[in-house]
Amino acid sequence: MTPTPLVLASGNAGKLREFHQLLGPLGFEVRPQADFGVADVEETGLTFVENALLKAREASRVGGLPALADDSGLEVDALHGRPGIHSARYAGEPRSDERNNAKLLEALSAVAEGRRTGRYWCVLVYLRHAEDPVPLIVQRSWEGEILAHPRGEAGFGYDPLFWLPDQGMSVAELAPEAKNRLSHRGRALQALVEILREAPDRR
Ligand SMILES: O=c1nc[nH]c2c1ncn2[C@H]1C[C@H](O)[C@@H](COP(=O)(O)OP(=O)(O)OP(=O)(O)O)O1
Ligand SMILES: [Mg+2]
Repeated sequence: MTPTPLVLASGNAGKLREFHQLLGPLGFEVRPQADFGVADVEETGLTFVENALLKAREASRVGGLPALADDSGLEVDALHGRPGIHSARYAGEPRSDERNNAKLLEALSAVAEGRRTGRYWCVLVYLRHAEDPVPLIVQRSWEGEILAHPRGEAGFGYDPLFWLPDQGMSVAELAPEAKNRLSHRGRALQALVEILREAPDRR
């Protein structure tokens, strides 16, 4: 099978690393949007789906290739679903994982263990071209609890605060292969690749 060329519509180094680990061995020739000079789009949507569509469409338009975008975030029950679609800009500018994590800990400071439940969401959008009227959309979530103190060094974003009861560790303590197997993004991508494999005309 000839490799499917693909623009990855993301500027997030952590996401790009995970996409390369997952897609490389599957016969996709993946290139970050920065290779094509694609700038970050304004994420004006009210849903992960809308934002992922905006990103994929712009990357495909500028790159002239099929594009894959990811809009993702953390939904915390005690915070009525926040930070949600605003996860990357939770603590405002300048954007940083550290500042976002600090704000999350502060927001949950009065919330007891056991009530700190939440989930990561990942929505993937694959477009064959910028005007593709039939986007391929897959969404997956990953349940966990928000720790009171960071643990671990791996991963990115909120991973040091995201506790996995079943694993007995935070996401930042998981090996990369384990995160890719279990995560919202890893499972969404596995499902998307399966759809593309079964329906080559969707590529
Ligand atoms: O596996 C994850 N482990 C930790 N944190 C994560 C994960 N997945 C999403 N997240 C957080 C990071 C960021 O705060 C937000 C995504 O925001 P989101 O707009 O989709 O990505 P982004 O702005 O960093 O890069 P881009 O839009 O170019 O893809 O959710
Ligand atoms: Mg973003």
